[in-house]
Amino acid sequence: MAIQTQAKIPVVDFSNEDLKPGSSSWSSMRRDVCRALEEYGCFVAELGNKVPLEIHDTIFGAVRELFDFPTETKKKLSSERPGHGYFSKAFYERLAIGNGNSPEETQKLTNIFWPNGNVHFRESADSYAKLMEELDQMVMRMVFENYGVEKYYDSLTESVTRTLGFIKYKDAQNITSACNALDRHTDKTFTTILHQNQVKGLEIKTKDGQWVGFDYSPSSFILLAADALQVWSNDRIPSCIHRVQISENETRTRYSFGLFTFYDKITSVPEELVDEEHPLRYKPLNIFEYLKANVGHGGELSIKAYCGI
Ligand SMILES: O=C(O)CCC(=O)C(=O)O
Ligand SMILES: [Fe+2]
Repeated sequence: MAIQTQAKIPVVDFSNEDLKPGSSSWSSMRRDVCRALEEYGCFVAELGNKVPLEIHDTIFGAVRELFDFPTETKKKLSSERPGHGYFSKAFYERLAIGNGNSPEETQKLTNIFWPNGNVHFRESADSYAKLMEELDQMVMRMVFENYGVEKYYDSLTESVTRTLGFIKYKDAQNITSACNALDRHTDKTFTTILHQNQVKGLEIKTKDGQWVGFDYSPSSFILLAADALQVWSNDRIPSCIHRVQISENETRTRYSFGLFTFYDKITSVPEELVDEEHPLRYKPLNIFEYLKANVGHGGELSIKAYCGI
């Protein structure tokens, strides 16, 4: 009988300060990143000293304070855009702002909660948004180079918008058995980068159907390929299926935050990525129309059903 071994999400070390396109370490990382994305739709990026422990502690302290405000205050963060603003579900609460990598927007968010300012929150949110943005840019450059279409990289990065989102999972004391705090889904973005406090819960579904977790460090991030990247890559990179399961034995509260990247223009498969082995699998995608269409389907409309050929 074949023994199924537990799959492990690949970890890629991004701590090297001198990582530059064209260097030999860049090419070997590009290989590791693209292999991981093709196989798992995700990987863990270890940033090492690029993330000082103090800023990790500062942001999670401030995020805790943020969610401790009364619901009326949190509701002041409203937004027309699906998935933005504040909302509360059975097992989690979420706050998200568009253009979250812009210091003006984090300043506006800070002012809603702390009219006299909160430099810890604002500065640490800005530092994280910048770190995650740089990581996303490096990874996308690697992906575009890997498929020989780096000439399209600049026009992609010029037309992205990034949402900064914070999540608090409801206290585990109120949970009687291990629960699906966030149901299985794929993200309706191009890529998502997430960072958590030390409380486990995020699980990834592998191609052979196993659900796997992974170890976090204060300087690790997980990068997930999402629906628009699956379309762009013509199915070479699968959109990562993931969920959050909180154990009934967990006594700590789980917080996470992330940078959610959307390509503003129409995503279509580059002609170089269509060949006999990979016939065209998607019609051009407007991600914002897809988001709107999903609202009517309770978030269950898959990218294949929406624009697959
Ligand atoms: O909290 C997490 O680790 C996952 C969050 C997530 O999947 C999402 O916001 O789409
Ligand atoms: Fe997600």
